[in-house]
Amino acid sequence: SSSVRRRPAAENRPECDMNGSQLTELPDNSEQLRPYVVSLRRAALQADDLSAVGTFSDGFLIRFLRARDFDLTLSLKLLLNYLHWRRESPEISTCLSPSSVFGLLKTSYHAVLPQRDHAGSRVLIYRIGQWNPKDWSAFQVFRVSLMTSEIISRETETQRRGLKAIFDLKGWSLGHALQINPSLARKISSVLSDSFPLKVRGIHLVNEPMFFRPVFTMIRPFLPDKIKQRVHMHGTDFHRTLSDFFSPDVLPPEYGGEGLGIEEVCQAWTQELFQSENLLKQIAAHPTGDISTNTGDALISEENETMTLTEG
Ligand SMILES: Cc1c(C)c2c(c(C)c1O)CC[C@@](C)(CCC[C@H](C)CCC[C@H](C)CCCC(C)C)O2
Repeated sequence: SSSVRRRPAAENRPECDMNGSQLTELPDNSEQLRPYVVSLRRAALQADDLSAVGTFSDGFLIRFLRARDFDLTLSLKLLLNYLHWRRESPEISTCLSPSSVFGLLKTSYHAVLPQRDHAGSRVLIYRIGQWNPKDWSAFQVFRVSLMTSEIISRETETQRRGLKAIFDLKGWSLGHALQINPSLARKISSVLSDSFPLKVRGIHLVNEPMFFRPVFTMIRPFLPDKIKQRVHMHGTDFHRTLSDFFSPDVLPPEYGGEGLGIEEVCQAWTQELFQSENLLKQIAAHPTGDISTNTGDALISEENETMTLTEG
């Protein structure tokens, strides 16, 4: 009989025959996703008293559903944490203009690699040594990550397969360490665990010096076990161990791969950020609504071609 409950894990889902990993493969405009979007919107409007400031667009809600495999309770929690994090971190989230950190981007501090890894994850590189802590505050540096995260979290494939980040800590100094206070460490662990709609599939530290340990000790206790297990420390002999996680065609030669050089990929991503400048400004102003301008449309959805709007 239909009253037999065969899938207790699906408790927080509307009546449906599909599980989270099947649902995530469907395109955004799919009929089967409607009930989830509707339920999450209703719950979010009820739970968030400040939500009157705007509406929750479908695209916005779907990011949270995909990030939590369509579990409504967990998706709602993530959504509320995200709104809370943004409000608590105005120094980072109110200005999302790449121009405001151009000098930092110019030093080839950061790149999103042109290729996804074998599992379809986005691969990000941060070269901390390029950050001069005398010139740039930790908030400004954090802002770079938030801009990139907002952009890539609009990609359907990234919503499904998440991201992996490589932190090159060569050049880590006391000046850097002094910028990471407990409050900032909390903000870092929050976005990594349950305050941003992106699946963190791996954190790889390379060239980390001994005195990076105290900083990681501040961040670690707030991370859930699942994320802790995904943090890998490679040290200076990283070429060999990093290749256990990434195939050579993905990584730049500086990181043991055969892809484009690090300078080149950093410049390309900086360009990408600047092309998304208008989009980023609108995200900062209306984080819960998606904007359909022509700029950056290719980034927003990889399934635009398959979208058919039926009217009347
Ligand atoms: C959504 C999202 C955001 C927003 C994000 C990261 C990831 C993986 C995300 O998914 C990683 C970087 C971070 C946390 C910004 C970090 C900014 C600080 C100032 C960098 C300082 C250097 C860190 C002490 C290096 C180690 C950090 C790892 C243990 C994560 O921003």
